Amino acid sequence: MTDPVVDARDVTYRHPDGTVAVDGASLRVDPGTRVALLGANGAGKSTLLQLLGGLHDPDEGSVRWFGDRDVDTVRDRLAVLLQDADDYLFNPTVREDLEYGPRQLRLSTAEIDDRVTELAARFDLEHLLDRPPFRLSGGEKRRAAFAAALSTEPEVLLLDEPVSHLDAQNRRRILDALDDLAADGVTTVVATPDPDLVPAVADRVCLLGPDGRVVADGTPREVLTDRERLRTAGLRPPTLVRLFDDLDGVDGDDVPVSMPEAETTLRALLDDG
Ligand SMILES: Nc1ncnc2c1ncn2[C@@H]1O[C@H](COP(=O)(O)OP(=O)(O)OP(=O)(O)O)[C@@H](O)[C@H]1O
Repeated sequence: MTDPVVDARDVTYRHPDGTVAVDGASLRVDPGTRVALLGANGAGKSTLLQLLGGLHDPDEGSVRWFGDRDVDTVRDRLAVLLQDADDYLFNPTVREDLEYGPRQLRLSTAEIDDRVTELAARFDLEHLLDRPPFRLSGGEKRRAAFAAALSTEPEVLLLDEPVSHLDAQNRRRILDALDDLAADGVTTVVATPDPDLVPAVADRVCLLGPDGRVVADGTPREVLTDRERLRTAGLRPPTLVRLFDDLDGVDGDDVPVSMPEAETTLRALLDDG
């Protein structure tokens, strides 16, 4: 059996004021998989993501990386992108923010230049490279922070709500980047409160209940069609599931959870009609 890239066992975390944000959560992430942490606001997704990224130590339980390693020995193989893009843009220019990670890895100037050029093209940042990050719009900052997170070519990418508040084009750009990363074998963990996003970013979903516990762990289909469990987690099923639940002719177990599945189901319905 291959080693998990992250293995969290019975992890509990209390914030300094005593709030229990994660309560006895276990989650094993295998290499090359795409995992969603789904939960309502306040369920503990960000805190669990930070535990998986080694940014907090658990109060109880353990988190280990790449087999049985300590996070300090693997930090340059992980990248964590939390919600506030400003946390990742702290240099005088966007270019220097993109150069920062590769410089820490002591890459050559030519390699650093190549990475910056490639990332700037991929995230439409060419015209922004010499600007100070504080002069960017919110969406531009998010693109720059995402590019900075990829600049070290991490094996595992942990992302907190990577497409929230983005317009359709920026959202597409980030989702395409996630698809490319998956094709390259990069492991991704995406925290989101949005069940509609899950099929686009994950093959496996870990559902957090309102009290910081993992209440379901399965495929998008298993978790997103479990209407009762989603309800107790404070969420509604995805739009597609609700829409097809209301349509005659589609069995409850066969409702589509993704756009490609919806297309197939609709074609079948139209053919039958
Ligand atoms: N710094 C903090 N101090 C005390 N409690 C905190 C702190 N940060 C978060 N919490 C609490 O921990 C719990 C989990 O918060 P967390 O941010 O992990 O949830 P989340 O699922 O990411 O929420 P959201 O979807 O709103 O971002 C919540 O009850 C929250 O109020």
